[in-house]
Amino acid sequence: MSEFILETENLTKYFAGFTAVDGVNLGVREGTIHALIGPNGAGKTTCFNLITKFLQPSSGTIRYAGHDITRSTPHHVARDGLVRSFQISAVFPHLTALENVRLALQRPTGLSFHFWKSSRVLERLHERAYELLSAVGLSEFTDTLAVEMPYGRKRALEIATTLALEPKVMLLDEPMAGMGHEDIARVSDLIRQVAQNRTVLMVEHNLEVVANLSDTITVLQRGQILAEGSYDEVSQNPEVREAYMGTGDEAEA
Ligand SMILES: Nc1ncnc2c1ncn2[C@@H]1O[C@H](COP(=O)(O)OP(=O)(O)OP(=O)(O)O)[C@@H](O)[C@H]1O
Repeated sequence: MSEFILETENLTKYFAGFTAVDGVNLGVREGTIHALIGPNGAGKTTCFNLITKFLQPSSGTIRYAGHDITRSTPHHVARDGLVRSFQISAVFPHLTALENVRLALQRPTGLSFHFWKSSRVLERLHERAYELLSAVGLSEFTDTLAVEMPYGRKRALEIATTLALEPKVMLLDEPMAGMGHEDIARVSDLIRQVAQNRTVLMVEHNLEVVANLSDTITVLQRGQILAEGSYDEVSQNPEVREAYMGTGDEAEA
């Protein structure tokens, strides 16, 4: 058994003659928060899309929990616990926070509609939805329509709907995008909390967030891994400083 819950070997993706991801060997350890960073166009999103099966690799392999998932579908890998956080648009704006979470809870079972008519099951579903809302600090927003929630709270709701699928590995695509300081602090706490009993892999541009949250950071550049390690290690790496963070003191940018 590998020491990694998720790993890629020589992962490669060509787009019409252009190599967006080029022989990437990524290893994500169970129970860690792992960040994928790099300049614009480095291949982070493509890597993410390959791992979550939204794109098929041109070559290479992806293994999750000891299984080769290179040819799996997003649905299959999600069912097995490798779950990508929904984009914010996938939260239904005109449903309440509670309804959004309940809907997410109903999704993975594949059980018939009639099953949900059983009052005992509905009660249990309700209970779990409340638990999840409370876990992400949204108890007071239970009956608020998603469209009326502040941006940072919407992202928390998105995380709650992802947690409903009981991920073992949660993939977050720029969780802090578009957020102000207060929301960043709140969502950072939330990520740390949800990572206590699962693995998190995230693409994130905000280096302060990456420094605060990540156990391991992989730096991509032009589709290849440039460096990997703790924040201290990668931020000291001269190649990283030159290629990504700038050479001088602006490394904290
Ligand atoms: N569907 C596609 N067709 C052609 N080229 C693509 C496609 N998707 C991505 N690319 C190219 O692959 C390269 C890597 O893009 P990708 O979006 O993975 O980078 P990124 O590191 O996520 O960048 P950013 O930080 O800007 O989101 C870019 O040059 C991009 O233009």
